[in-house]
Amino acid sequence: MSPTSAPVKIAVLGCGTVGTQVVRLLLEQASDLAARVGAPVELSGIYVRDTTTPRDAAVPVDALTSDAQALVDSSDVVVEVMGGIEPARTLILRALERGSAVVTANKALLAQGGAELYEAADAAGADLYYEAAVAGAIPIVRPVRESLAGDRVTRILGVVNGTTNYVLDEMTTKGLDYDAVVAEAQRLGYAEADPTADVGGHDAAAKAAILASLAFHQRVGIDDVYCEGITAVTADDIAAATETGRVIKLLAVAEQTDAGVSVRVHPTLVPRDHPLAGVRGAFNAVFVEAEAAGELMFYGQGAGGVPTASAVLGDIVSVARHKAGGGKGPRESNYARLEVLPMSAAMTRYAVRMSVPDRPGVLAAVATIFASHGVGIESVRQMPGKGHAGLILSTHRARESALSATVEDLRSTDAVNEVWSVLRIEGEL
Ligand SMILES: NC(=O)C1=CN([C@@H]2O[C@H](COP(=O)(O)OP(=O)(O)OC[C@H]3O[C@@H](n4cnc5c(N)ncnc54)[C@H](OP(=O)(O)O)[C@@H]3O)[C@@H](O)[C@H]2O)C=CC1
Ligand SMILES: N[C@@H](CC=O)C(=O)O
Ligand code: NA
Repeated sequence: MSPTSAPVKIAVLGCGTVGTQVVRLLLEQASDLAARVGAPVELSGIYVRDTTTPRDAAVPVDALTSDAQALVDSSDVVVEVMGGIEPARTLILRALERGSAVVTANKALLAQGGAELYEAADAAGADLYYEAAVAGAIPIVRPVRESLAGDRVTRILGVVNGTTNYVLDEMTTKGLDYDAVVAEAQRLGYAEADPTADVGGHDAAAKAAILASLAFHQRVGIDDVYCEGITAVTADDIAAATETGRVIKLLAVAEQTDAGVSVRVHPTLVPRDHPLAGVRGAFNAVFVEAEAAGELMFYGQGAGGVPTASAVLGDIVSVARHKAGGGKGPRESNYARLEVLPMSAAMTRYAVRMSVPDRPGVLAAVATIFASHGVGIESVRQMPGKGHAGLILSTHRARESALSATVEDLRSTDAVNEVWSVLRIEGEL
């Protein structure tokens, strides 16, 4: 580093679970970061709602401010770790318009209003980095955005929400109660400020939209993503999954086919011997299939303040290097014009769990309904009950619209008492 290099001034907006760790690492590693960047890296201030709230000892109280605009206007790099849409959006736009680099962990904002931010970044020639926004510490944004930019990504399949993976894992392995596990995920700093974003699937949907945009080179927003969370998953669903040699994961699936792109998030049955089934606790994993590269898998800590801060710091170093030595990160690539397909066009496999009367002919009647919609049955598992039988029918690949029509008929025939659940299956041949 040249002794005359001007410092790169870093503003941190937000000092919660992630922001606290970003500030700590920025200060603790200042000399290493300066050597890597080629200029001193200086914390110019930390914007919070309430400057009087007691903070972690690593946070310098005199750096706290409630004047966001002055802080943004006096910084070279703005790190947004507040979350929410406003005032994050306005502050990021303000920073980009004045040519500052922005690092954000805010997937909700990127998936909802990303286009406006990418355009502002391009117009100003400013960097906009967001590695922490998808799968926490796991390098996945940069690999898809840069390393795979010369390939054709066809499919991404991932566990991208740490909270729900933690909740499903604790319920499966320890039989713990749903509400208690969600509260523990909040305490551990995995959950969003409003955990309904996690359990409702919206956080994973935002990440799926970001990944699909990068992978398929076109804008995919949160409204393009079919989203089902884990709130309807019951202990019986988990027990039935175990019974059939599977586990339930909240999966994000983004696929490109000849017909267009399909992006969805839903609870999914995964065979116990599939690598995604072994993703435990708040860990995440993302499979990427690309034409030339083949299958790639990225695995690591997907949530929590310290791991997420690692991704933020990596982005800070990248953009600060450009500030110190020149250069610029990649601009948005959105030239493709593929149709975003509705969920009804998605093709996958299903497990339909139902109660049927314990009498002859019922199985044939149920099979006829599946056949009438062209949905092939791959296996049937029967669990005897009192006066009824529990059935789990696993299907071959079928179109979502055909499966929905099948379930509608199952619900109206007297050959079925009740359809308990319908779960999609991924990762089985
Ligand atoms: N937690 C995690 O594991 C991960 C989080 N993220 C993302 O990182 C971001 C931050 O998450 P996290 O640290 O968990 O959130 P927290 O709720 O723990 O922290 C938010 C911080 O931002 C400040 N803040 C929030 N709203 C405002 C506002 N309107 N005006 C001023 N300050 C505000 C808060 O101030 P005050 O302290 O005064 O209340 C607080 O310091 C989010 O976008 C989240 O999605 C990404 C990956 C993982
Ligand atoms: N709430 C999120 C945090 C990281 O993105 C999660 O649980 O994955
Ligand atoms: Na990441």
